[in-house]
Amino acid sequence: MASLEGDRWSEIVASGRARPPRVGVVYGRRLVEESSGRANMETRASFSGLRRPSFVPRKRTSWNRSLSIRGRESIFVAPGANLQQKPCEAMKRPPKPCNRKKRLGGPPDLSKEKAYFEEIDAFDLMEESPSPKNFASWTKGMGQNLIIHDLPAILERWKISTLARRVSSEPLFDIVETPILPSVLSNSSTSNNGSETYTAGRAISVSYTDISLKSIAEDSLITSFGKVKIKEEPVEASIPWNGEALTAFDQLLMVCRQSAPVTLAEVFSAYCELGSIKKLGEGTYGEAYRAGRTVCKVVPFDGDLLVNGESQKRSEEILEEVLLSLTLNNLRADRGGDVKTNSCNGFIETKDFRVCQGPYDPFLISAWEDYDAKRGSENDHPKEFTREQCYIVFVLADGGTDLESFALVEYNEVHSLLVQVTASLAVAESACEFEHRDLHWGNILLAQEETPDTNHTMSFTLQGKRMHARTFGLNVSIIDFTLSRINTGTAILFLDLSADPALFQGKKGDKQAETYRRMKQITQEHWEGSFPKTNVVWLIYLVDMVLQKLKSPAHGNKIERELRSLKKRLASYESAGDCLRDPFFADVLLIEDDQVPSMPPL
Ligand SMILES: Nc1ncnc2c1ncn2[C@@H]1O[C@H](COP(=O)(O)OP(=O)(O)OP(=O)(O)O)[C@@H](O)[C@H]1O
Repeated sequence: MASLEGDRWSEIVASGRARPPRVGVVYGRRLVEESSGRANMETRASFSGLRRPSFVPRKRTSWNRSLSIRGRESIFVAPGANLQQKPCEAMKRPPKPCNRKKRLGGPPDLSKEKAYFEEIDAFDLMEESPSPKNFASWTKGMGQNLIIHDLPAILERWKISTLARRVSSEPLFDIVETPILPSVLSNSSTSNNGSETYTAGRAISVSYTDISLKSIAEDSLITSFGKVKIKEEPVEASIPWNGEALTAFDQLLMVCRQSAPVTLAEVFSAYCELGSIKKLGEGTYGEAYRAGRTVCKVVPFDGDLLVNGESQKRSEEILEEVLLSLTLNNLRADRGGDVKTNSCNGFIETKDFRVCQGPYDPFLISAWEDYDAKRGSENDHPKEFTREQCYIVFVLADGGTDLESFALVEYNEVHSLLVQVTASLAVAESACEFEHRDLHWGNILLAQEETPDTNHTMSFTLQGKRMHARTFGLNVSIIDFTLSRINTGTAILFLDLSADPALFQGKKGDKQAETYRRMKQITQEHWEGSFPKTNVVWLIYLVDMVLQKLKSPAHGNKIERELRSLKKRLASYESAGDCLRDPFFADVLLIEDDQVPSMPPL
């Protein structure tokens, strides 16, 4: 690998390939007063976590709110297909329910799987988790520990339960042929000819045949890869639910290694003194609090109370968000012992999840009110929550400040931001067909290292190639996967954005609104499909936002020109992976094998 010491970069700079750093004015964060004017709809909407235009004067109005209510969707997948085949070439929309054929036969026999998971869970509980009665004392020490979730087992359990539930409630269900992705499922990896074709990974002794859900009508099969695999003969519909499979709520508890919900105070006290909690930000559904070195995002679910004017998410949706976060976690270089084909640390690390129940804790209420007084919250006061209310707490790494509020100081930081976001998307795209689909500037967090070192890099592996991106001391994390699409290897998780036309009705000319519309054009509303170009349009949006932030003569026309020409070139790329090969990134990227500071040409 080429040395990353200062002299190496100096060489690059001296060779004229790198632009000398320019220092411009510091763009200050928006003042509190600017955002607190409740009458100013636009300002309010953009400052406090909602990054979407607001059309309703009184309350936070998120374009994705109703989408989440309608629920994240999933299509199950089977191992063995070709990962690299261009998706969606022959893709059809999922057949309407009325076209589906009826099932024959009895209810699914899940006894084998139940026994299997009982065994796993008994082992997990024995090995990793003391009795929930001692939860508080147990969690005290958890703050610094890395909790490894058995993602393949969790996904398998979820698949079985979800299929079983669907069998009981729907005339038919869909299974999609697609690959198990070895770089995502850490214990797997068979790839022939380098990166082209993947086959099934970790052997869990469960298959479609095993679970007796082998009855898919030919015309009900859909695939994002244009490959349809016919599975057995149709079976009879309307079999009553026999209670064999776990509910989403039970599965959530299992993922959290809990036998029952705990209180919010119990979770927070594992990470900090309760009096030190500070609210950091808010979204349509979540309130983010700093707890020691972590950030805890609290999302109420399953309750009847409207929160911020909206229905609460259901367990099923929360469970799928958890699965999505775990899949992205698995991209982290430090997860699983194996060398990964694709890895990066650019997505926020989800350290843990906890299911809670009860009224909002007084310490959280106090932190919430503090934030409201200083910055003006758009969300409902949490005092309304009753003792029955459930919450999921996402325990996250602290990613820093969102891009909208962050003061970009110099051109190096712009370079660093763009290369890190592009690289992370390229890795996730390659590993699990990930598309963020909502990468507005509230969902990109930046943290400045305390002692910034110009030689610091962010390392990642893309299709087996180890690379390093210069960070200039700025660490970038991508958050909020509510609208994201991912192939976990077991299922494709996506949100049917066509269910919310309002998302595409934002103000003409507004960059964010235009980006949703661009996605709609790209996908032709086949939201289940893989369209890496959606990542490209968010990168173009990001360049626009950076240009907006840099709007000052002090930054000079040259930088603006470079960014504008980057933007033009980006428009011709099909994926974040393509974008990463743009010459704009050559100065800040190093590939280990090639010993040269640039990517191979397109
Ligand atoms: N890990 C983190 N580190 C630092 N701040 C965070 C973190 N996670 C969330 N935040 C803050 O909380 C805000 C809301 O978080 P997030 O966007 O995840 O919530 P949400 O309810 O999913 O939002 P949305 O309305 O977009 O669905 C962010 O804009 C950010 O300011």
